[in-house]
Amino acid sequence: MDADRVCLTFNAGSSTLKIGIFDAGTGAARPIGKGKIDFDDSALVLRYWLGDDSFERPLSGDNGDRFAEVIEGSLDHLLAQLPPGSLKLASHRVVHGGLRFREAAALDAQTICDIEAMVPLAPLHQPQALRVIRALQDLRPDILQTASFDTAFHATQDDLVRRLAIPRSLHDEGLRRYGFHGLSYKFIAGALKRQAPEAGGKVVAAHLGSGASLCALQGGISRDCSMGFSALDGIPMATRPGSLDPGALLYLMRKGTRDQSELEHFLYHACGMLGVSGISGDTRDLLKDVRPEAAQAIDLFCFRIASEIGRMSVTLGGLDAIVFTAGIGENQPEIRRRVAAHLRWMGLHLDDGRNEANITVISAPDSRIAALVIPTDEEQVIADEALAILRAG
Ligand SMILES: Nc1ncnc2c1ncn2[C@@H]1O[C@H](COP(=O)(O)OP(=O)(O)O)[C@@H](O)[C@H]1O
Ligand SMILES: CC(=O)OP(=O)(O)O
Ligand SMILES: [Mg+2]
Repeated sequence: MDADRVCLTFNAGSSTLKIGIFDAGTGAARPIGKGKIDFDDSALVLRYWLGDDSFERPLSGDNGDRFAEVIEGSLDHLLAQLPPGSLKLASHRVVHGGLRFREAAALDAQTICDIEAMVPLAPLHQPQALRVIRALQDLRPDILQTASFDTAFHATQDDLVRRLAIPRSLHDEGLRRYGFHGLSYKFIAGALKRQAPEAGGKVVAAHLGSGASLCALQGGISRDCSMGFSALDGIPMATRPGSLDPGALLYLMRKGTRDQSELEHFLYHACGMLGVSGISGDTRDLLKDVRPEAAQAIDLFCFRIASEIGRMSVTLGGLDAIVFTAGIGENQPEIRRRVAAHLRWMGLHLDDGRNEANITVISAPDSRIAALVIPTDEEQVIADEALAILRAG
């Protein structure tokens, strides 16, 4: 490992902390390593590779109050492998930028305070990112830290798309649709331009991971997103319900839901495919399971994705292509097959062999709508945005 300018990226998602290790020596961010802690695993382990070496570091602690210890334990190990003095930049995915952040920002006392103020907007994600930011501030106060926001890519959406049908005063104070997974969609928009410019201008990208959403892209610009005000909206996910009649929440509160934290736990952790199946929120478990509840959870997931693609086609005024990405989108042909089956009437036909092989173009030659699988890379976007800040500063 001979990099002398290293950029580390941190992507605190709902089920994982993903780490990117980049050599920034030439002015562009070149990946030289990658790591991950999976919080769904029973024993926490940091697994990463750097150059030609791979590492496994068992961690003590859990995803709750001791998250900071987990992070410090991981960082100590990781920093010890880097050439002394090489770490120059630490860059973070921050899920909610609210009205304040329309682009990536350098972190200082004020910006960290602004990010902290948005914890209620993304209670599952924002605190995790802040813990990593603080741990790095303690360990390496000398380096530049930056934040890249999930919401920023969606700032191009029309007012009509962003508006909820509620009193104007609440919209003005920030109660509006934002959209999420923007770093992933920014990567997909760039990859589409490079890899498949012929795929056309009206595209729905489906980021299907533990958290899942769809984005309507027109010429690479965000026009709509299935997630709106919070990361609960839109399609069902591993453990979140997606759009839910607000009357259901009133019903639960009348029935005796204890308080806001019980409701929050219910909405973020007990619903989605886990809630419907009563078995698991992981599509890998559900597709193997023969119980009808498992099949129904998958059926509902696929039906709601297809329904939302219909809605996005209205925003776009047509549809040229669908892109599948993230853990499920990239690796689960069966899910893609079932989503596409609902859209056959629109002229979407998959090539079964191509779909099974997880290759880039999975639509059949006679399909009116193209279907593609493009692996996303949020880490690369975070690193690129961080380097742009470093160059500008
Ligand atoms: N190799 C794989 N094969 C099949 N499914 C996968 C694979 N990797 C991830 N998944 C699915 O993707 C989900 C996690 O997606 P991912 O994008 O990594 O999550 P996160 O939302 O934490 O970023 C898992 O719950 C699982 O359903
Ligand atoms: C916004 C969101 O749900 O992110 P993730 O998929 O990483 O949990
Ligand atoms: Mg993710």
